[in-house]
Amino acid sequence: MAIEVTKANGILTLEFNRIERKNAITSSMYQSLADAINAAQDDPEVRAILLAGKPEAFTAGNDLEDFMKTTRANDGVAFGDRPVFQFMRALSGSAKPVVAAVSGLAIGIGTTLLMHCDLVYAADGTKFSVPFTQLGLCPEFGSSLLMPLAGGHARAAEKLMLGEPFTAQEAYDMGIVSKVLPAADVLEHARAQAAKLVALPAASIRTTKRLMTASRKAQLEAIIAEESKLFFEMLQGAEANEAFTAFFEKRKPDFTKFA
Ligand SMILES: C/C=C/C(=O)SCCNC(=O)CCNC(=O)[C@H](O)C(C)(C)COP(=O)(O)OP(=O)(O)OC[C@H]1O[C@@H](n2cnc3c(N)ncnc32)[C@H](O)[C@@H]1OP(=O)(O)O
Repeated sequence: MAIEVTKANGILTLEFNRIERKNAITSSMYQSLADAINAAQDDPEVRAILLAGKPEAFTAGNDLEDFMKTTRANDGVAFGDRPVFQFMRALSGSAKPVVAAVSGLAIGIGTTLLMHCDLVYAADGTKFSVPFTQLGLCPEFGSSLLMPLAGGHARAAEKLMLGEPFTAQEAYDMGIVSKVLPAADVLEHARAQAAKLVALPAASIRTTKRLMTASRKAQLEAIIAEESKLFFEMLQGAEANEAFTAFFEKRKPDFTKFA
């Protein structure tokens, strides 16, 4: 399975398992993640959720082939109902705490989803990137709000406007990551931190999380909706088509032909 789901000792572990594509996320993977996170909310056996990838890649972000298929699909599914948005709603709305263990690559939504987790542990060599403008797209999953809030406009602009990659240390400095660790220790540490959450009073954890996120909830929902609308419009644009085609043709995109 491209998303491995395991439940043990109060922790629901969701693991990306598509390493031949650097754990790029397809619609069916988003759906599996959304379903598992939603089901966990009513499952008394789950007291913490752990998101993890493989040492080589947490995830390379949305599968670009899947993006092209979605763009061309004339299936009548509203963008807000697509699996990627079901996943966004499930993760950002999770009342239960979410821990992430990040190694290798955290690209696109692989970085933006971290801003909806509670504890984020990253391997020191992890490459982070939100290359939306390089794909002819715009920020998603509330990152146009959350990244400037975390790191200030100027640092967020380097990431979101230039799409420049950044290190685990920079992600830590911006407050996107809780702690940077040697790669060999990340998963074990994340699991140990999740076990601490499991042992604490669940109602206290849930209430604390709700209080920490309540003041920005409405604003975040509004920005995710606006980003999503624009993102899907831009997915159908010529610039995105050029970026995706260039990626699969293993060449640099040429955006100079577009005004
Ligand atoms: C709503 C969500 C939005 C978003 O998440 S937007 C962000 C979308 N993601 C990307 O734009 C990243 C695209 N991928 C890359 O830039 C590179 O890859 C990496 C930097 C992640 C890794 O580079 P390297 O280590 O050189 O590996 P490789 O040879 O490029 O990748 C191995 C195989 O994995 C496929 N792959 C990697 N990422 C994706 C992806 N995102 N969608 C679909 N396929 C992907 C490649 O094509 C290739 O495949 P083959 O071995 O057949 O040549």
